[in-house]
Amino acid sequence: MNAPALPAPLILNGPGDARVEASAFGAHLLSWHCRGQERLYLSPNAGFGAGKAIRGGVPVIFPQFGERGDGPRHGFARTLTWEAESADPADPQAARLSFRLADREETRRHWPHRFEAGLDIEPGADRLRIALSVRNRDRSAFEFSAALHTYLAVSDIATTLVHGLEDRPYLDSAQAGAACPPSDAPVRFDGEVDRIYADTRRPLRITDGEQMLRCEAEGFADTVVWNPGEALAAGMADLAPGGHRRFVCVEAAQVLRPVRLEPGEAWTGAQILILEGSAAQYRIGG
Ligand SMILES: O=P(O)(O)OC[C@H]1O[C@H](O)[C@H](O)[C@@H](O)[C@@H]1O
Repeated sequence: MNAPALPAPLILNGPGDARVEASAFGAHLLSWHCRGQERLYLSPNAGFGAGKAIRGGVPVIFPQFGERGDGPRHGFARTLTWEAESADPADPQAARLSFRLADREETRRHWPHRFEAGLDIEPGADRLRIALSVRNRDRSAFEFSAALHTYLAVSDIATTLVHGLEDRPYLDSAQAGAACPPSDAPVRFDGEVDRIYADTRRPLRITDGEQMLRCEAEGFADTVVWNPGEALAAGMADLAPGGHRRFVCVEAAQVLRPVRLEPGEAWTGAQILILEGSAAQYRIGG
């Protein structure tokens, strides 16, 4: 039996040549075109079947990260269809795509709480803001983890560096969560990299040849950096051969200390991606 068809993606033009494309399935940002180029990686082999997370773009991770919980891996939000809210097409400066997800039988089966989540995608002339909000609609407090699992497009993972985490210790998920001291160098990728950095409230910079992207977060305390490397990628059916070379995941995350919301309270976490000039100034130490 074929999987049911997914809703058609929504497309929104922002200022300048900015353009985003998102699916209500998972409130999943599929494409961010800005300043002449696609800035996100979407696997050509991504499965678009119901129940299967899309490989690439920006998966929304909620209410659990990875296997840290009893529910579906990385939470149910990325494999449920959200409700799309209409945007004002007349004002490109206020361009926004919005999605809403409220608890329903499928969510309560995994996570017995009443909530309302929202995802807002705002493309600017040289930037993109993605904001996830969660409100407690229940009569008791609940806790959750969340992340924006952004797949940034890079021309070659071998020359990609993530700057700004040099002095931070991290948990190495590629080594069963081993606690590691600061690496004193930008993160480079010559095999599997899967790290959780705690309390990274500062701008990060991702350099890829001459391109440089600044990555900021609001509300999210942690950063996850992931690339599967060649060996793991070879076993991933939804990545094309060599596909791992074309992206780096830099995830705004709240993993190590879950968010606790009392009844009626709300939380918002955002990732802001900003295109910057030349990468040359960040070569030192790289
Ligand atoms: O394959 P997925 O369920 O989408 O997970 C993809 C990756 O997500 C995060 O970055 C985790 O830290 C990785 O351990 C995981 O492999």
